[in-house]
Amino acid sequence: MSVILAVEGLSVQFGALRAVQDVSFQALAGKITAVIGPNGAGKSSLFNLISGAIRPSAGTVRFEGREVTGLPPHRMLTAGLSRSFQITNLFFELPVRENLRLAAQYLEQGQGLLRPLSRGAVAAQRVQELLVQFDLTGKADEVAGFLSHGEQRRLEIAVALASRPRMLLLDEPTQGMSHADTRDTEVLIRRLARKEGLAILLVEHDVDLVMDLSDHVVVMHQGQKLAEGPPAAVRANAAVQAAYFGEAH
Ligand SMILES: Nc1ncnc2c1ncn2[C@@H]1O[C@H](COP(=O)(O)OP(=O)(O)OP(=O)(O)O)[C@@H](O)[C@H]1O
Repeated sequence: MSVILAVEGLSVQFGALRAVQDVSFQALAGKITAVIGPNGAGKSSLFNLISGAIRPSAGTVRFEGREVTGLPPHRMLTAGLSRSFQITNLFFELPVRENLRLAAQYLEQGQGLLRPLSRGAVAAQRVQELLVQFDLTGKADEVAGFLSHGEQRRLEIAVALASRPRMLLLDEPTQGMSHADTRDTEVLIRRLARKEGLAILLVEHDVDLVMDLSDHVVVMHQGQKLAEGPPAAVRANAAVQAAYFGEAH
């Protein structure tokens, strides 16, 4: 299995606070990697460093062997690395179809982003695929703001995948979801990795979900990597139990 994402010695400081300290790990192509840790452990900061939302004070991020450290999110997207935000990035006043179409415009390479939307045949085809794949066909003409919370989160993932990235970063994909929506999202994430070969990195609070879903788990604690490995090994790790499961339950 090939390494798609390699994080090496990543650090960031906010004033005196070392939110992420010298964190290294690798994610494999087509696999689900999760970052977990108690509140304030540095998960979101690590996610933001990897996705380019904030710049590291030290360390590198390599995607498919190419250094992408600190590139702004749109350049990450061009490289094939897409992210879905904890805070939604949907256009609530636009229909589902238009949200997808705007995101799929990336596929209209060389034709300019200002090209009239109706002429973007490649993007239009991608929108159709996504509507079917994400079970949103019946909602295509509804304004995104009127969708249920679960549907909005599903649409966000669809938007993040519109440009056909090879890796998807998910920040707490099931946050605020009902039990049923969480289960659906779990099935969806697994399908994207297993059937479509998408590499997925997720930051998630829900430990049971992470243990169920992930191929590889990275545990953060007080800004540092405490442990990593397959879910069962991480769960059995005494230091992890003391630092994380001990606090969480
Ligand atoms: N932009 C910022 N400026 C200052 N401090 C920050 C900033 N972002 C995060 N921090 C601090 O860095 C530490 C790590 O925060 P971070 O959000 O990365 O942790 P987390 O593991 O994602 O926590 P949570 O699970 O609560 O979201 C915390 O002490 C937080 O208060």
